Amino acid sequence: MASASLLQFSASTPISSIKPPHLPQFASPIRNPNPRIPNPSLKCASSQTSLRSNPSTEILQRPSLTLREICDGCVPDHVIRRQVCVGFVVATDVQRQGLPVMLSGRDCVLHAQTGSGKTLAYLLLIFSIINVQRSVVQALIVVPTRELGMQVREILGGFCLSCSDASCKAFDSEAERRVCTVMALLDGGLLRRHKSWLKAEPPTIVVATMGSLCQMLEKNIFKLEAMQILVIDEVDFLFNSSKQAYSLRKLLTSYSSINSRQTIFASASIPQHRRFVYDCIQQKWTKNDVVHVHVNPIEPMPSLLLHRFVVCNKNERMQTLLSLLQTDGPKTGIIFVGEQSEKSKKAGNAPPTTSVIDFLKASYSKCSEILLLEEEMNFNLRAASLSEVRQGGDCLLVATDMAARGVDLTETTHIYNFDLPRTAVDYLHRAGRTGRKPFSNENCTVTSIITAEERFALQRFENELMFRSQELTL
Ligand SMILES: Nc1ncnc2c1ncn2[C@@H]1O[C@H](COP(=O)(O)OP(=O)(O)OP(=O)(O)O)[C@@H](O)[C@H]1O
Repeated sequence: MASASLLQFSASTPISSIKPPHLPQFASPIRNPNPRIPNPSLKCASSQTSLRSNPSTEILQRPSLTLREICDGCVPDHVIRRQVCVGFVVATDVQRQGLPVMLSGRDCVLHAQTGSGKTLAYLLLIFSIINVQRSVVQALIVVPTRELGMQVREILGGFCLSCSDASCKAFDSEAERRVCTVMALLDGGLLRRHKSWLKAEPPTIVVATMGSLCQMLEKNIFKLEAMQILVIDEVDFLFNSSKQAYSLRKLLTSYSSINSRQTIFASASIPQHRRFVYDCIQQKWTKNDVVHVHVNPIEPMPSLLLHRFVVCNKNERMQTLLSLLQTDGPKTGIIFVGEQSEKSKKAGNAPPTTSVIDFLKASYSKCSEILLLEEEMNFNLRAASLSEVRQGGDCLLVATDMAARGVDLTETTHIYNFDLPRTAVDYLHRAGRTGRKPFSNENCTVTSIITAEERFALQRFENELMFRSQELTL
């Protein structure tokens, strides 16, 4: 246990004070985990502030450290230029703390607030490793839902797009534009097509959900041998789901036999994280020198969120929601509704989400689009709802907890808990669907509609997640 707890460092720990082996090995040569195969996509650009040319750890404490300063010499230059083009210049805290560790080749548990930029951190790492000229799967990202998988694939697509700005020089040549090929191996997709693709010309990166991935692994169509990096996103969620945990353990065990491997686990919530890191080492899912990058350990909730609650009777909740919406007038908001119980399903009742949508459509006229996102919908309808929200404009999304993990709708300013979530972790992830602009000061609100009896449960969440909520009287 001792070794695991020692591996943790946090934002409150000055990085310069961390003693080896916690200190990332900045002086190592350009990251190419398989030295036998040269990685031609790595261009070692020189920069005065490059970490390789200046391994001083002082630089890491500068809050305005840029992605270029961290990644220079490790990540292909055109990938960084593309990030600069879309406006990602300064690194977020998790990128500042996590990237040097990951780029040094260490396994990592990336543990940071919702909306803090964990995805970009692990994607930049992937680009530092893959060799686009080899047609084998080199990186695998496992996600819990199809929606999150589509989102990650879209971000990866953005790495390969050119900017509409004519003066943008993100890509020097068409060859650079072909950064990589990405396959989304997601539940609800056409597995037969993926099978032929994997056999004929394997992609460089695969983004997968557990179900589809297992089918490919069992049929021996997807092979782990050439893989260099495995990312498990929303790791606590996957381990919590009895359906997915067994397959995930199997995958991690198979992958552990590969020599030149790197493993990254990411989430905003890793309950009992020391135990988790310890287990990772014991099970050989990570190497012994895995680093737990824990950003904001004393403040798991993004600080710019304003938490409020309204107390009412159960049968007044619809009306209370309506009053809240009329007062707030949110441009984009998400209303989280509890899942329908088996008993209610058997009794033939309409799902609570449908009741809320029907009520709002009949009584709330300020919003042009009221959309639904829940597990029971077919995949196309789910994708359509998300893409409508992404297009912008006034929009309310009525959703179950399936929308609470990883989904990045940057314009969302208001979250309403029509039903209180079951656990503090669920509260954290629901709340985290707002406040998703890392350098913005925009205030976002999370409002829970509760009965007097539920006040105790909300207080428990407040204590666990270290936030306070204000009571609203309407
Ligand atoms: N360096 C950066 N500068 C500006 N914006 C950034 C930067 N890095 C990431 N972002 C943006 O921040 C938002 C949140 O990032 P991301 O989805 O990676 O968060 P996350 O930590 O994975 O959150 P969650 O735990 O909820 O999944 C995204 O819209 C992303 O584009």
